[in-house]
This record gives sequence, C-alpha cells and structure tokens, in this order.
Amino acid sequence: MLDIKFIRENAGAVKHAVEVKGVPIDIDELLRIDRELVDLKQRVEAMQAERNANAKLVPKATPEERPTLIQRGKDLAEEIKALDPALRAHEDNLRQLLLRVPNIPHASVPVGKDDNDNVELRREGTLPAFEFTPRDQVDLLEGQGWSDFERVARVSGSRSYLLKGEGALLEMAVQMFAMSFLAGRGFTPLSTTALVRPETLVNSGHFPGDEESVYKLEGDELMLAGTAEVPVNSLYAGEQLSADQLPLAFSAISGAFRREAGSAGRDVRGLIRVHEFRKVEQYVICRADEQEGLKWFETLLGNAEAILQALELPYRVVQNCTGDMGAGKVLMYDIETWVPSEQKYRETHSCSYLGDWQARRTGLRYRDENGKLVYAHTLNNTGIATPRILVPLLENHQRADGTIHVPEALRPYLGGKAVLGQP
Ligand SMILES: Nc1ncnc2c1ncn2[C@@H]1O[C@H](COS(=O)(=O)NC(=O)[C@@H](N)CO)[C@@H](O)[C@H]1O
Repeated sequence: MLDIKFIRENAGAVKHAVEVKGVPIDIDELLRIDRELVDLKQRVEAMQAERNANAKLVPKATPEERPTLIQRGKDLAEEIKALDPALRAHEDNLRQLLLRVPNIPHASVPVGKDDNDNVELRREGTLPAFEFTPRDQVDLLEGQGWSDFERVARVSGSRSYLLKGEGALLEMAVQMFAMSFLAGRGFTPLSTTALVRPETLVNSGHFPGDEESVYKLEGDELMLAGTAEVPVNSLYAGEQLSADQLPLAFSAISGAFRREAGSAGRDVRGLIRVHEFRKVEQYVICRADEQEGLKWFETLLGNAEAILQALELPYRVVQNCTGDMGAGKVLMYDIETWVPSEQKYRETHSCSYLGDWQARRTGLRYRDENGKLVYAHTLNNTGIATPRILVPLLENHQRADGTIHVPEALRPYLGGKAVLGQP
C-alpha cells in the first residue's frame, strides 16, 4: 500500500506503475474519492468547531437565549451524526482501493507483460553431460521405491506426493541443510504454522487478488498460507519497533499450501507443483532506506545462490519484468534451476524487495533515529522449497545405475553417505 500523500503528489508515477504492472485500478477515481473524503472531514470538523463554540456560549447566555443555543447544539450533533455513514463508506472505499495500488518498480525493472519478458542476468554452474540416457524425476524416484504417487493420489487426489525411505530422508536433509546454512549466516531460525487469520493475507499483499490460490477452512476464521512469508510478515503487525531492533532476519520453515487453481494441466507429474509443500523462507524487516533494502536484496539472493552452489546445481538468475513481479514489488529476481529431463531452467526461488508497501498495510513501524515513526522495509526470498528442488537435485546427480550422488553439503544430514539408493 502506498501513502495517499505520495499518490496525490505523484499520480503520474503511480499511473505508470498501474499500467506497466497491468493492475486494474483507476487512480483518478481513487483521487476523486480521496478529495470527497477530505471535503467531508473538513465539513465535519467545521461543524464540530461550531458546536464547541456554541457550547461555550451556553453558560454565559441569558435564560431567554439558552434554549436556542442548546437546540443549536443538538441540531449540530444530529447533522454530524448524519454524515457518519458517508464518512465510513468513503473511508472503506478508499482503503479497498489503496490496498490495490501497486508499488513503484525500481528503475532497473524491464517493462513487460509476463514471464516471457523476464531478462536473464547470468548463468552459474555447468550443465550435466550424461554418458547414459538420463531418467526423469519420477522414474528415478519409482526406480528406488522412494515414492508412491498412485497410493497417495487415492488418499489425497492429484498434486499430492509421498516420499519413502531415503527419498524422505533426502527431503529432510535438504531442509536441515538450508536451515543450518542460514542460521550460520545470522538468520534467526523459525519453525512456524501455515494456519493464519485472513487479515495476515491482506497484510502480506496476497489479498486482494490471490484469493483463488488459498485454501479456506469452512467455519473457521483461519486459512492455509502458501508461504511462511505470510505468518512471519504479521508477527510484529501493529507494533512499534525501535531502530536498534532492526534488521530482523528470519529463516522460517513451514508447510505451504496452494490450490494451484490457475495451473490446470501444468506439471501434473511428480514433484514440481503440489498442493502442500515445505519451504525454508528468508524474511527480512529493515530500516526504511532503499540502499539498505537493496543490500539485503543482494544478501537474500546470495544466500539462495550459495545454497544452490552447495547442492552443486546449475542455475540462472532472471530479473522479473513489470508484468511478472506482482503489485507490491519494487524489485524481483527469480532463480531457475536446470532440469535435465525438460532441458530447461525451472523456477526454484523468488527474491523480492517491497520497500514499505507491505509494512504500511501490516502496520509494521519503527521509531527512527529522530524519534519519528516510520514504516519499515521488507524483503523475502526462498531459502529452499521441497519437494520441487528434489527434481533438479535427483536428475542432475543421477548416476548410470539410477543411484544418486550426494553433494558434500548434504552428507552430514544423511549419515555421511556419498551415494543414495540401490543400483
Ligand atoms: N505448488 C508448488 N509446489 C511445489 N513448490 C512450489 C509450489 N509453488 C511454489 N513453490 C516453490 O516455492 C518457491 C517460492 O514460491 S513463490 O510463490 O515464487 N515465492 C514465495 O512464496 C516467496 N515468499 C519467496 O519464497 C517457488 O520458487 C517454488 O520453488
């Protein structure tokens, strides 16, 4: 959410953001409602001032004048009360619109419509060259008896998964490695729930807009978040932090639940796109300073790249264009990891800087050095998300006999094994 004063003074820049991000909102309509609300508030304030002035006259008035003055006071009170519904309606209407206003993209963001217009920044790592016909994720898993897609589909329907044996241990090893790695870089480990109150999804910016993606629990004031970003973003909602408490840097592991409503037919096989997965989320709350925000952006990106390098996986970094970055982002890079069976890079991480857009809607403020209350800046990036990352991990590290090479970094979590599976 942007500051209404900023929108009034920078309507052109906001309209440009609306256009290049393809957000369906009419800024002129928003400003009209804003002006009407300001006028209404001024009328009410003038009437209240008149009522206060009138009330002061009563004790000094003569017995003849008093009834008229008292009646005037009552009439004014009625008129003020009569304006209340319009005041409330305008305030609600304005807030609903403000929640939809997109953030201003960073100057470096390429203008584009969708992910086809994202810009590749660089590639890291060497693509595997197999002397044998490589298997895909499902063949590798089933070959080792590490999955049972049919059985779990009977229990949970499509886009479900179940890992068995060393397959299950590998998933947990990857999670533990990421959590330990980030703790080693000073991020406070959190293990959190995905059960959240609906307002936390408004705070994070997922609502309004992403309602279709979220599981709602019938009869409960709770929903299932698709990322730990949601609960962690609201941990300090409404509080006033002090400047010396910042930056807060968390690595939060949680379940993540997504309806994938818009993905019918895509990635229906295997581990790429499932309804429930587990993610280690990097989340930062820092001072309201763009240089500091951009530094943290590089830090979060660097952490994810270091994790992928430790997993010995080839990947590329792409900058998201304006049409593929979402309303709240100032800057966003995706990391895409090489999937041999598809001969293409697939998104495994998403790194975002949101300025104070998320903090404003969350009520996330701190008292700066001058004692002024300001909204913080927030950032997030995937640390690792399983089971999706297992797809490139298994496929890139497969050996001719269907066993899997274990990267050094994971061996401490797998009993020191250098190879997983039976030939
Ligand atoms: N349906 C899904 N199944 C498996 N993994 C998924 C699914 N949706 C997303 N992911 C994984 O979660 C990562 C982050 O998801 S994201 O929506 O792009 N971004 C976020 O959630 C941010 N909070 C950063 O993590 C993706 O890059 C992908 O690796």
